[in-house]
Amino acid sequence: MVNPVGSSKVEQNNIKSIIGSSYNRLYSQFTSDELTEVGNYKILKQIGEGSFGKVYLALHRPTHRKVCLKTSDKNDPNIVREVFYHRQFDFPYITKLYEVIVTESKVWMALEYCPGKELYDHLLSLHRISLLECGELFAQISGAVYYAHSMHCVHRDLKLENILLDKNGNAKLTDFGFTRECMTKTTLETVCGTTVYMAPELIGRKTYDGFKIDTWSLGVILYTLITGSLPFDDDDEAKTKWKIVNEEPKYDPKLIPDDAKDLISRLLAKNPGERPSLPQVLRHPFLQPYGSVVLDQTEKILCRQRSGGIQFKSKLERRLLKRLKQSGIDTQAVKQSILKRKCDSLSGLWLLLLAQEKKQENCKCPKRSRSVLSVKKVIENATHNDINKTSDDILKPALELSRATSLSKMLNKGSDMVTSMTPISAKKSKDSAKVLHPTFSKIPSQRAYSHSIVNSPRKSNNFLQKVSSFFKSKKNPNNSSNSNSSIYTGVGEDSVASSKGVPASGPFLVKKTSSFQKSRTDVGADSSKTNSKESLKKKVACTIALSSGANVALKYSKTSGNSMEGVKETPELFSNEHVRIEEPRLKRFKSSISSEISRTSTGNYDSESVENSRSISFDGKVSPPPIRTRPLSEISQISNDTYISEYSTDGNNSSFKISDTAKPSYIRKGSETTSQYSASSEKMTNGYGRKFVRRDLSIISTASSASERSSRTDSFYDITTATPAITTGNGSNRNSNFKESVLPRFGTQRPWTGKRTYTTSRHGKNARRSSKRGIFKISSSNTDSIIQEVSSSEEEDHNILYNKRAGLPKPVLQTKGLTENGLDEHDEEGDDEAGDDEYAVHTDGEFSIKPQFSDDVIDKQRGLANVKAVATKRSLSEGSNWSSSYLDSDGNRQRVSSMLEDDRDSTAYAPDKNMSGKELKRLL
Ligand SMILES: Nc1ncnc2c1ncn2[C@@H]1O[C@H](COP(=O)(O)OP(=O)(O)OP(=O)(O)O)[C@@H](O)[C@H]1O
Repeated sequence: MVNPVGSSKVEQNNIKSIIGSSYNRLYSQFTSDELTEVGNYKILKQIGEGSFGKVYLALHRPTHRKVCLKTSDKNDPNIVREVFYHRQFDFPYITKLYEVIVTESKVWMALEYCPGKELYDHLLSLHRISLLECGELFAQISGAVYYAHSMHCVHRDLKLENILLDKNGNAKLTDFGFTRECMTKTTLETVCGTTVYMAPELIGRKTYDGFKIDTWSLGVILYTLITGSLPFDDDDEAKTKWKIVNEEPKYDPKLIPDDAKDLISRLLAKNPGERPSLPQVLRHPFLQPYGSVVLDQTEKILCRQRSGGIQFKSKLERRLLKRLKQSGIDTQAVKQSILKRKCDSLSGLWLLLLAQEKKQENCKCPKRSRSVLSVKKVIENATHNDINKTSDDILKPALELSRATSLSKMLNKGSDMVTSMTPISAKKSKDSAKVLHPTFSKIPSQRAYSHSIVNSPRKSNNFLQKVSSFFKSKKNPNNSSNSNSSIYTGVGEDSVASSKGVPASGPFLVKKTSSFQKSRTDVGADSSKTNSKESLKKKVACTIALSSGANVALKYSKTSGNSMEGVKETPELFSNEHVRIEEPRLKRFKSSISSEISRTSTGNYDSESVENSRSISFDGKVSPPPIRTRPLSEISQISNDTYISEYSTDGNNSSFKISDTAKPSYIRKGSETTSQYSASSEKMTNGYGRKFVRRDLSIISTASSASERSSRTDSFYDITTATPAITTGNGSNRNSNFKESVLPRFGTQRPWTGKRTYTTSRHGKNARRSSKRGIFKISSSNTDSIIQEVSSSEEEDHNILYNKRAGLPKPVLQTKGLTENGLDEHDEEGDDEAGDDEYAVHTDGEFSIKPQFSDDVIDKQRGLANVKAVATKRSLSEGSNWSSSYLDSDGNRQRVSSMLEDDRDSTAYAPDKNMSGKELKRLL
């Protein structure tokens, strides 16, 4: 029987079953707990896990580029700090931050994907790394640290685990969770980092120079890279600390050549003042030739970035802009997004497109590259197929060629764009290592290259068209047929993509890792090599010996300039061949942060002091004081400066007083977040592994640094907010046409506003209680705005609190919150965007429109009849206290303290809805 449209029943059934299965797929996608998409990113698989969230390999759909999606709970006290600083860095040896997506409970960072994983794992797999590779990697790491320092930022958690390797084996510094700026204050107090990498002054709980503690950690890294074990380490953490303060590391001459020893001992000078500057480090003979090259490149990059306007000037960028424009993308918005470091979807799109373009340009290129590749091929074949054929006769000319090529490339690199000095160039110089040292580090590059070709069928030249159509389809949800088909196709494609993508990336990673490790294996590191390999090694070692004999080991002098005269090599270099290989004493260490060791007001000690006090005091004489365990979790129990200030962004130990109330980070909804909510995890090292101490998270977001202040001019608030497509599909986004996962959100002007729901968790109760007590905070501080999202309880309590006055201030967590609270600076400022910025720039401290006092203080404030608005602020300097002012009904500014002294009858105060931004500024 044939139906009216001419289909047979069989065909109809087929169609039905196709629709049915598509429908079911979509349904299961909606209802699945497993996340498959975030913003423009399709999650492929989990590749790691941090303390506060998982790390995924993901695909940026518009460009089909792989990224790393690092997720973090919003109650991770370091996430704001991490994003805040990380987004400022644009450097080849620092992982690039493409985009930040804020969902209900999480922050997602789309980062440059580094398939080489951590340097820690790399070292662990090799036991030890060849000296040349050490030199190269260490030069890159030092370059990254020098760059960050030049941006007035200190990392404070430099360690092997925080250095990743990209597909070319280049080092990429990452994890800026403990970073802070040092422009305003170079002497810091907050103790943070990972014990074995901590400088003695940190261990001794002295105030410290942030730059110098990074330099120390670099010394630990270099020592560990060369020897495979840590310079100061003991099973007992207290002993480790004692060693750091009192002992010199052991320098085994078989492992550590003189120039390396010289550098390490300078880096590990107990007196911070004696540690070298980073340019001195990079010029050190041990790091040549890489050090000087990296130094030059870094300085050029810094110079150009400081002079401003480096973006969108290069040919490639201009071409890309043109093509984007032709594809109908608002290029002005793209530019703004990049220039303001918004880290939104447009930033992500631009940066990834740029990376794509660069890659294609590199691929197009140059005979020179091809010759390098063919050289690699020769080596690879020779190495893998017939080791005996790979004599130095074959190796040497080939490697010399590639080395010359890469070095000249490195040296001739223009610094027009950061990207012009892609790590690849530096990596090519690694070829030189093969001349001098029998590692085969080019092989993985070759593999990676081939892989990218093989696995990139989609990387056609018309990818911009795809991008364009991708966004068009996103932008046109009303086109029902398209929309439907795109949904169905999307689901279908998803499955195809995952069946292609996941396995494609899976084996790639696995294979890559193993080849990577194999290729990087130190000659001396594996005693079970075949005879043929041994003979190869001997031959290459002979070559090295000959060549090293011709080279005079360069002696380091403090005044030495660029030491490019020759490639450092010492006889010890290949003595690795003969040394007994021990298992490295390497353990994975977790970072910690804590404040002063001083006894707290409640007589407790912070967790580190607990650790300290176990056995040995630093002078070895004084026995530790008795320990009382710090009270955990409950907000009400947090009543000492030390404890709270541990999460101060910058060591503002005294920033928060006992009377400071909990911050809105407590006011959060959802079981997912509340589980870690009132008791955050402090990362600590116990010497063996991870030890988490549940800690209070009260001070997540005290934006108090100058760079934060200056960056308030950036639209941090414009960071993409999205929920996964699934959530979106469930209709959770009601407020905007373009919300959530439909990205990019062109011209997003009004970012995220917290959602409110109700929670019955105990944290929710805390939150409610806090709200009732008036701790609701609306801050113009960008950092607050990102994480201090939501409170179900807020709404309830604010209703109670604010209904007494006209208008309920919404918890809008951004500068525009002022507008939403009737503090409409734009009315007066005119320009919407300028208003934001100016407001932020002129903000001299943190402030909120509600003071943050302890419950009893707040109770006292209730019933104050003549309060028009209240503001709380503190200065940006460390150790400053909160102070509050209010405008009385006559518009006079009064100090809240006097108000409290008067102990007048108070009513709950709320910001006057009619109060303008200017008035608030005056108040502050
Ligand atoms: N850009 C990246 N590319 C590839 N893998 C990554 C990347 N970033 C992180 N990872 C992987 O995820 C793991 C956890 O990431 P990361 O250490 O940054 O998280 P974290 O929360 O900062 O952890 P920690 O508690 O150690 O500080 C890393 O060990 C690494 O293997």
